[in-house]
Amino acid sequence: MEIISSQEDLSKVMERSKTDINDVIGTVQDIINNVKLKKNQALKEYTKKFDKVELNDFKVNHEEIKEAYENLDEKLINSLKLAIENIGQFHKLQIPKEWKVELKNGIEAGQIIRPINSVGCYIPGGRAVYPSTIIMTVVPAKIAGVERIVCCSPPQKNGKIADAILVAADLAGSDEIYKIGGSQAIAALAYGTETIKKVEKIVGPGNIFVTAAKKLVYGDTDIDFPAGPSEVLIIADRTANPNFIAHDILSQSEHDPNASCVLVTDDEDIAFKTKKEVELLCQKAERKDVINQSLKNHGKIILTKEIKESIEISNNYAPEHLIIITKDDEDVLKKIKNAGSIFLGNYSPVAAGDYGSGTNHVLPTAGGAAVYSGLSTESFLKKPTVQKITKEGLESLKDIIIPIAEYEGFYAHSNSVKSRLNDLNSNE
Ligand SMILES: NC(=O)c1ccc[n+]([C@@H]2O[C@H](COP(=O)([O-])OP(=O)(O)OC[C@H]3O[C@@H](n4cnc5c(N)ncnc54)[C@H](O)[C@@H]3O)[C@@H](O)[C@H]2O)c1
Ligand SMILES: N[C@H](CO)Cc1c[nH]c[nH+]1
Ligand SMILES: [Zn+2]
Repeated sequence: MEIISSQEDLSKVMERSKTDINDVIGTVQDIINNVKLKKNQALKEYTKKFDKVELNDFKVNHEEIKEAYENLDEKLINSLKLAIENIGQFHKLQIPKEWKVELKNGIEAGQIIRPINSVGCYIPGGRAVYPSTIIMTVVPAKIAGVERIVCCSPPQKNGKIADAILVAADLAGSDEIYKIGGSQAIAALAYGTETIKKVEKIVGPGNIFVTAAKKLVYGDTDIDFPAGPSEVLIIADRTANPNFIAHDILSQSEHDPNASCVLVTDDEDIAFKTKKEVELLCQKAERKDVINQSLKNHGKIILTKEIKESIEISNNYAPEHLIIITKDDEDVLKKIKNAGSIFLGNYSPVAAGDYGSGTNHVLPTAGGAAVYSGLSTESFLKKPTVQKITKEGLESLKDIIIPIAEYEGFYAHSNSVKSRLNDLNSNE
């Protein structure tokens, strides 16, 4: 990892993988157009091309789910159950309240909560399998009360979806699972095919092809937000442990060659020690190729003059995951404006949020944290407003509604009030 001073041009660091999406947008649009046109036939062709398997039937059946349970280690099933429990506990607390108040005499207003009817959860499956992502998407959808929860994930070389994904989907309460990945899965969920009925909203993470596809179908269907290649930014001072930081850097870089990992520190010693630790860990890492590519392209250590500057850089970067390891992490937290999910202190690795402390791991990337929050129970809910007004209440509103409506030239609006107050002829 290169160490650069905060005085240098940081635009390349800020950019991370954004440009890569633009590189694939043409290819992805072609895939979407083809799926719209040729439906299942296009899915078959792309599955053969990208996942290297020939499938005639994309839907996972009960027999396959039963087999997955039989194949899976009891210990792993138990871990999935524990994760579902913690994630369920956290996400139940995110259910917004229904409420109503009397705003003025005779004017009662409030909000009610209703679930989205159908959602598609994209579960990545290219470079790794993600049973954890099934839990992160299906559990909040279920808690929100979504009626039809559809999951799509790329098939493995044997034409199946990994056992742990099927078991996690079943335990979490998914209704349908399809063996389709990449942009073609997003297109199928957005526009429907002979086999898959279209959904109202698509959520879940994926590589640049998946993220580009979600951006392109947005408008025809709703999406959560761009949740692309993983990122971590660490704000550290001299109290941080360079070995822990290095492990966190590797843990996000191992997802994807496009993953981005940035350490921002005001301590030169921490910068050099972390660089060394990363180099040592890389040598014996399992997913060496991916990690090396990711760190070469998007791995940086930025040396700042003071913590204030580290915070400013982090706020501009708006990372997916932010780790704060400083003498007073709560004080730094107060100054954080943009981050998907925040981890405080030496003992809060991103892996805790990735798998089962309770928070969601589907988070905005590429600067999206400046405007989006991560996936939550609210992502699957709508909040219609409701009002009930008495004749007296309406009387008290007439001096607001009538003049403004008539200024806008909307006399039917104005008359809808006047007629109720037996005032229709007053201006005529
Ligand atoms: N931000 C988040 O919340 C979050 C959470 C988990 C994972 N992730 C990210 O999800 C991603 C998972 O990526 P992955 O690749 O392992 O799985 P994936 O399922 O996202 O992508 C695999 C699919 O990509 C398509 N594809 C591959 N090469 C292609 C090409 N040349 N042209 C068109 N399509 C192509 C194929 O259809 C393949 O099935 C990683 O980037 C990881 O960092 C993000
Ligand atoms: N770190 C990923 C989000 O960027 C989530 C994940 C799933 N499995 C492991 N990690
Ligand atoms: Zn991760």
